[in-house]
Amino acid sequence: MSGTVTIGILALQGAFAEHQTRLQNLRLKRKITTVLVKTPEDLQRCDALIIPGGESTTIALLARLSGLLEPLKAFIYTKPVWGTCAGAILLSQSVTNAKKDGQELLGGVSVDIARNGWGSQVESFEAPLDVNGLHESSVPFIGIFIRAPVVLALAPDAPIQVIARLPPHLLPEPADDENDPRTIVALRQGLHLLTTFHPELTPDDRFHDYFARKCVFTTVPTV
Ligand SMILES: NC(=O)CC[C@H](N)C(=O)O
Repeated sequence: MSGTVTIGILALQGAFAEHQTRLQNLRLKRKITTVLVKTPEDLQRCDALIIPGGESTTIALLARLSGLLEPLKAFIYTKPVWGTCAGAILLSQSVTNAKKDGQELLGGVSVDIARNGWGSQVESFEAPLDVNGLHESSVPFIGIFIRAPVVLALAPDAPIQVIARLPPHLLPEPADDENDPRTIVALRQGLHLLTTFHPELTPDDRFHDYFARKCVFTTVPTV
């Protein structure tokens, strides 16, 4: 179909089916085709990609075994990619709290992120978020955080736009400073979007629409 973009969802492990459902709901208003990506050939068909939540070390291992690791790194270099939760870890430049055997990253976003940054006492929670740039932005988006990572630091001078934060009193070690990087739960850098929570688990398509509008349709030529 003319003007249609193909958004892939990395489908090795984790919540990929839920992302596909959200994107399929958007098809009435946006010209989107979805592909579940399991091989380098699947990836080649994509104009943009979502890396879902799940378990970041498992996803990286399966990506290596299926020959996707290097193609993914090359893809991220030039195309829009959105990482949610484990996907956000994989998109980060560096990770604190990696598993003992290390953590393979894809990079693309200039942040240091802590795996399981909420610790054991608050592993999962929900919080209403004000998201800059979302449609109907007066209606909070419910963020579902499941063993979520925490952004620890942004690289100085990286062109990062913060689009949602938690209030500092909700942090694992509560802070007063509302600019504390650990409050950041959604950000954009160039073509990339990173969310530490799971927008695909909420019956609200606005975050998927945001990715389509801000990262995909603005950058992918649709002829
Ligand atoms: N919900 C998630 O994606 C959790 C991420 C997981 N804690 C990891 O390290 O990969």
